[in-house]
This record gives sequence, C-alpha cells and structure tokens, in this order.
Amino acid sequence: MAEVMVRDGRFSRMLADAAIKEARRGSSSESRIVKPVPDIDTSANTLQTPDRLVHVLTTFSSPRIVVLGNVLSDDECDALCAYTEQRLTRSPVVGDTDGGTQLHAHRTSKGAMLGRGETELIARIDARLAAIARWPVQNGEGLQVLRYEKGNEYRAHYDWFDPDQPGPRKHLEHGGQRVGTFVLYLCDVDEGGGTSFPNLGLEVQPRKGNAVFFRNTDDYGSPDRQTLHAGAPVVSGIKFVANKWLRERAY
Ligand SMILES: O=C(O)CCC(=O)C(=O)O
Ligand SMILES: [Fe+2]
Repeated sequence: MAEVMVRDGRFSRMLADAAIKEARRGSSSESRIVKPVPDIDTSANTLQTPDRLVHVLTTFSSPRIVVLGNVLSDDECDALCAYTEQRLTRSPVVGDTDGGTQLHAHRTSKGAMLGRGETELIARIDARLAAIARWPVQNGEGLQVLRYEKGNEYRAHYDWFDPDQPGPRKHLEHGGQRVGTFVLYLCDVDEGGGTSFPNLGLEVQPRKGNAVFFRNTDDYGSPDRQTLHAGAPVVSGIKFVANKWLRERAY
C-alpha cells in the first residue's frame, strides 16, 4: 500500500509508512490498550532485591531510563567475565530480510549468549534483574556477554525488533517484543565505551557493577524511536558488558 501511495506522488515514503502504521493501530482496539511493562521502583535511592541492595543513581522519564549502582559485586563481574572469556565470538546483528544473524561493521565487539540459569551465578543474576524490573524471569532472554577492545563499538541502533521488517518480525513470534534492556557493566573502562542515547544527549559511563536499564516500547507496546542508543568506541582499556533483554511474554 505504501508503494502505491508513494507512486501516486502525494505522499513521501516516511509519511506513507506513518499513515499506514497509524491506521493499523486505530483499527485494532488491542493496540490501544496500555500494556504492562517492566519498570523499576525509583521512589527511593536504594532498592532492596532478595539478595542485594541496589542503588538508584539517575532516572529519566521518557523514554524510561534508570541508571543503577551496586547491581553486581566485583566478584560476580569477574566470575562472569572469566566464565565467558573462552566462548567469545564476533557479535552478529539481526538481518532485515530473513531474521538470521550476520556480521556487520557497525558492531565490532565479541560476545557469547548464555542460557538462562546456566550456572548458579547466572541464575542469581537473572533472578535479581527480574526482581529489579518486576518482570518474570521466564520473560528474559539469556544474558549476552560482550567484550570490546580498543576501537570496538556498537553504532546507534534499537534493541526492539521492527515489526515492519520481515527478518526482525520473525523474532517477535517467540516471546514478543523486547520491552526492556539492561546493560550491566562488568568492568571499568579506562576511556570511552559509554552507552550513549544520541537523541537525548545522554551518555552513561561504564562502571564495574553498575547498570543502565531502559524500556524499548511506549505505553501501547509500540517501538520507541527515542531509545536509539550506541556503545561508543573504546578509546583505551577493555569493556565487558552483559545485556539482558526482557520480552513481552515468556521466552
Ligand atoms: O555496549 C553498550 O554500551 C551497549 C550494547 C548494546 O546496546 C547492545 O548490545 O545492544
Ligand atoms: Fe543495544
């Protein structure tokens, strides 16, 4: 339909896509319903999880972003890095057409996907993050550990799957949208390597044991374009992070 609108000459491509999206949303009463979302209680400057007192450092309202301290102990960070070090391979991205993964110059880190609850340590971290975001463990993907060396980066991207692209759409079939993201910092970085949000003028500096959480969708469960973010190039040192993506449904 967008093709016809554009060919017709009356609509730009962007306008045609936006009009179709709006019409789809309007025609389905379900998409108008405010959906439950992962969220963090930031009413105080600390947050008690079953096994650890986490610090609430900074909050941002729209999109919802929370910077947390003391999420992991130094020992937990070191153990997670050591556990994954041998399994790291070049990190892929999801292709737009077939949903398969491919290597891309925009993502130069190495990484490894861990199974949910794969070890006692990982199960403990999975449970802690679920408690922080008040979102079921079953809705979380396994942790993804990434290692960036000098010059490595992940250029601006979204974590949500684009429902309008055939490849990413396939990933929605199992577990639904990625409604939330945690980036856990597993080490300090000498210079560079921040997680930046270019549309917001915001950058979170990596600090061992800290984390940034953000919601990827709006109140209706639609992808939020303001969540554009990047792993800035590491200038010196090594950067280790673990991602935890929270899905809409059990995954
Ligand atoms: O490395 C970072 O700071 C962010 C990583 C990220 O956004 C991702 O892997 O999706
Ligand atoms: Fe990301």
